[in-house]
Amino acid sequence: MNFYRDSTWVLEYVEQQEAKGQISGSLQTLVLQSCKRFKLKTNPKHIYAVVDSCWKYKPYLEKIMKKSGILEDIPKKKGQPMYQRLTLLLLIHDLLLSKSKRIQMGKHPIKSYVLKYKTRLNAELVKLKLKLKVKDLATAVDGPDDSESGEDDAPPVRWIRINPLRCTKDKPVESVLEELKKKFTKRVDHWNQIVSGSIYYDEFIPHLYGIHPRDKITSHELYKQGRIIIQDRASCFPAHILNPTINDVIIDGCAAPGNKTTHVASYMFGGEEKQDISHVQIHAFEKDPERAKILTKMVKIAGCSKQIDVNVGDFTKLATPENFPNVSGLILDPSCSGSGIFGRKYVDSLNRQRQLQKKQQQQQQDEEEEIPDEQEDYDKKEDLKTRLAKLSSFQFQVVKHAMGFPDAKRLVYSTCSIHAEENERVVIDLLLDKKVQEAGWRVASRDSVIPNWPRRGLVDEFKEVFRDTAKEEECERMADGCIRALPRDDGGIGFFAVCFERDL
Ligand SMILES: C[S@@+](CC[C@H](N)C(=O)[O-])C[C@H]1O[C@@H](n2cnc3c(N)ncnc32)[C@H](O)[C@@H]1O
Repeated sequence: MNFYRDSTWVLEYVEQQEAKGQISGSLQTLVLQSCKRFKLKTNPKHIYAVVDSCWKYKPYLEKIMKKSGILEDIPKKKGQPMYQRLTLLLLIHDLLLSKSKRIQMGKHPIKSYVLKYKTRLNAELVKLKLKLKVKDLATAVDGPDDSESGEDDAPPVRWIRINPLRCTKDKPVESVLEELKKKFTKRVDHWNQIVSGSIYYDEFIPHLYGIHPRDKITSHELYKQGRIIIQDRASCFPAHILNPTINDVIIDGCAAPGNKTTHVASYMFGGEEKQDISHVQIHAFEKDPERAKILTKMVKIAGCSKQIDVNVGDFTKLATPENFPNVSGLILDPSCSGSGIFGRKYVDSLNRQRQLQKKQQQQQQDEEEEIPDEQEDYDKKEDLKTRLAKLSSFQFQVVKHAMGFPDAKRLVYSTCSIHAEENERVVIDLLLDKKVQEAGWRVASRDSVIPNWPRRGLVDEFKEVFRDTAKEEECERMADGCIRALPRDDGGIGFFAVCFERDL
């Protein structure tokens, strides 16, 4: 039972993080984080295996549970249901979808309760498969022939950057590259040619390299010494776009775990002529105390503790323009839906599921049984809409606050979301805001925002709003100023970045 209890906590944590839009890493990272946080004794690898699979099949398992009636009959103790929904989901997952098709525990009342429903659960699974026209649910989730194509949900490349802050005259950046070349002997011309043992030199971000995700790097001395840092390519875009110098004072408003903060520091203090700066020039804010601890650790490993102060609390309250009058640039990477990171397959499977459901519903329009599913589909869409509306309003507030610093000339806003609601539409809402207009902020043009990156913002989003007030070229200029990256297709996570600038 301990295994299911621990896995329930982790699954609950993942669910909460997703609801709060605080998914800022892979599912694996989240699982490991929560295992540590709850001091769980169960092997995290085992928990990850079951949580990963449950998360993938969750929409289907919930449907099966609902239709089987298992949730309506849960015995109660002092008026409260004795078994949690997510524990039941985990047990049902193992019973219906695991290799052994068995619940992995001895005699226990919850096991007996689930087994009482075994026939109905199996019947609902069969009905669902028929409805989705698939042999097994894996096809519905992963798509047909996926196993043959060998594609999985892991990132296609592991990106590592050399950290100049940990390099010295005696051991310069070049010496780190020489070390890397010993392990990764073959240089390839494109990230999609990467195989185990090879290395790709990125064309967009200085000192960034792609290696095969299966090649272990975390046990390498360079990694342990903080000379190389694992960071997705798209996540390196904001610091590169901001391009701060040693004379800047920067705020990172949503900083943990600190990848972008330390990357910003590398632009400011990692130049050839390193100066011994021992005063703070980067102010990092993080409202989650646990994540702030990780941020502090990362800053230390990266070798920039003297130049970065970590402030624990809400950026929009703690960082007032009066307290930071000389801030010249900001990085804003607030919590988002994480739809660019959180398993492309998961997003694809949801879309595929919706399409299949729609098709099915059309075919069976007249059957009364389908009406509740239509309602369910509608509810899910509404849920996503409500969530995105909440997130985008928060993102808007964070960036608008950042735009109030009197000396700020350039700020970069980014998300790891694929949804226009959190990306172009937040940009548009800001441009429509009177105070933002009065302060003189505009979208920076492509020429200062990684011009050679081919995938840009969605121009139709701008045209839809500004059609009457702005010329077509201005809409194109603004969309061109934005950067997008698609999950997997562009060699990493899904991402969005935009730079605002003004003349002072
Ligand atoms: C997407 S993550 C940032 C990732 C980070 N920029 C990096 O590259 O490593 C968003 C972070 O913002 C924090 N956050 C959200 N709202 C905040 C606020 N109002 N003030 C400060 N931090 C906030 C969240 O707790 C979370 O750690």
